[in-house]
Amino acid sequence: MPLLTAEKLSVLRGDRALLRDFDLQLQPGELLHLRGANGVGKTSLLETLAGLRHAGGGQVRYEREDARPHWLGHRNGLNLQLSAIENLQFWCGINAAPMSAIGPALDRVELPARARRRSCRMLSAGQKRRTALARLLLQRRALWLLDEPLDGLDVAGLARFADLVGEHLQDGGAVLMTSHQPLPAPLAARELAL
Ligand SMILES: Nc1ncnc2c1ncn2[C@@H]1O[C@H](COP(=O)(O)OP(=O)(O)OP(=O)(O)O)[C@@H](O)[C@H]1O
Repeated sequence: MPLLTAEKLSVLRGDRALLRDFDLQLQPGELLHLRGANGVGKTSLLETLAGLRHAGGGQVRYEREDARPHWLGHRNGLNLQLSAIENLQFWCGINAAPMSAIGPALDRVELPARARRRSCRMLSAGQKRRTALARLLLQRRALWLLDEPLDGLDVAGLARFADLVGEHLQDGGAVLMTSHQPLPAPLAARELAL
C-alpha cells in the first residue's frame, strides 16, 4: 500500500496553477528525487503535499495512520533566538515526542557539543541544517518531505544524511525530496523531473 497518493492535484501559487492533474504515489522503502529548473514549482508541490498550501483541485491521501509527514523546508524552521537543544525541546513539546531522543539525534547528525547550546543565529548554515535534520529522528514518521535538505551540508554531513535516509527506507519509510545536486552515494532514487 502506498504511503502517499496524490490524484489529479493542482498546485497553485497566487492565482496561477503551476501543475494540473498531477498524479503521484510513494511506496514504503522508496526515495523519490524531485528535480526541475528554478521556479518550476518543486517547493510549491512539496508544500501542497504536506498540507501547508491549499490545492487548487484533486486530492492528497496519506494511506497509513503513521504517515503524517515530517516536513523540512529549506528555511529549516528554527527559532534563531533559541539554541539547537531548545529548538528540539520545543519541537518535542508540541509533538509529544520524548525529550530523551534529543541527545542521540544530535549525535547522529554530528552537531558538535559546543554548538548545541549556542543560539542558532551563531551557527553556520550547515550546523543549522544538521539541527533541522535531527528533528526527523525525534519521532518515527513513515513519510519524510524534504525541500533541499542537502543545502549547506559538507561531505561528512552528506554521508550522515545518506545514512539516515538509508535506514529510514530500510525500516519501510519513504522520502520525497528536492535537490539541485546529485544525491550522495549510496542513495538510489527514482527521479521525477517537473
Ligand atoms: N509569494 C509568491 N506569490 C506568487 N508567486 C510566487 C511566490 N513565490 C514564488 N512564486 C512563484 O511560484 C513559482 C514556483 O516557485 P517554487 O518555489 O515552488 O519553485 P521551485 O521549483 O521550488 O524553485 P527553486 O528551484 O528556485 O527552489 C515560481 O515561478 C515563483 O515565481
